[in-house]
Amino acid sequence: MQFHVSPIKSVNLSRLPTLVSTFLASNPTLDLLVLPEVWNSPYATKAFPSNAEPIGSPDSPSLPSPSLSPSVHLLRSLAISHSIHIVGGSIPELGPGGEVYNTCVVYGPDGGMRAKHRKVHLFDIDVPGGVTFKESDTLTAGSNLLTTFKHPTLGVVGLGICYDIRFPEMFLLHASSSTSSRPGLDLFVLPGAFNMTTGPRHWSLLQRSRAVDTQCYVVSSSPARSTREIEEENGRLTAGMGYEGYRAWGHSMGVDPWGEIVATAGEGEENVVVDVVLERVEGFKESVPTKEQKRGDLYTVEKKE
Ligand SMILES: O=C(O)CCC(=O)C(=O)O
Repeated sequence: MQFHVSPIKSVNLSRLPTLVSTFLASNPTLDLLVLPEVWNSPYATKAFPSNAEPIGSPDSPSLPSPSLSPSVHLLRSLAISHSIHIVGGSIPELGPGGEVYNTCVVYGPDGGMRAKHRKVHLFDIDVPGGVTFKESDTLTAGSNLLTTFKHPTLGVVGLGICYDIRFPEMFLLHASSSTSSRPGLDLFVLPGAFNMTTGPRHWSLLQRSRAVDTQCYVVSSSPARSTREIEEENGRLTAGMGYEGYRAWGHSMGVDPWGEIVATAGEGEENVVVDVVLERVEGFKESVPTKEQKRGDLYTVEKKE
């Protein structure tokens, strides 16, 4: 899903149920719903701590109270009421020691938390004349590299968040580390919020690259780009709150293992339906068997324990 993110958290929370119902009403057979990166808060380092909420963990059945974690409860209730798996984009997460993470939480239709991925690679870049952003000013990086969840029709799904996509080793490890309890995966889901500097240059290139080098589908979801009217409104609000607005590139998309963009949004509020054909993955892996052809005698990519 691709929608505008308001600087006011309560506005985002109150809008989401209608956005989801409207989308699902016209697409009743969807298997998986994917929200954008930081959909409940402005994408601004100063805004992350004040909008952060505890999330709990997939291993613990109890959730923090709805007053502490309204976004998490909302995601869970939407998954139950629509009987669908939801990759909840990401939200600022308040950790046990007061640290803040950029975290993706996944709910199943029974209300069970299926996975939690904390963004592993923080978005710290400085492009003169372009974008400067330093997530590490207020965020802590996650340390669980390979987060997955099992979906009944899509198989094992690998998770990453935005800047994570620039690190091919993470995706190669994901794609290569199949075991009997964790079969190989065919799909990556990436909430992201690229910007007006790197978006046009790298957003689709990186997704197509990760799709080709892992031989998997890649599906992304971005916030919609602010319109002039929204920028003006946000300008008034952000001035008082002490942070600058961030313009997302948009273009949520799905890429198949051939690297073809199979569906894409533009820049505004627009949802994308991606048809994931798992047979296509197998076909590609058989036709171009690079996984078997890797020269393990010459190189490896290894995950540290
Ligand atoms: O990698 C980029 O250029 C953008 C990354 C980003 O916006 C993010 O990680 O939130």
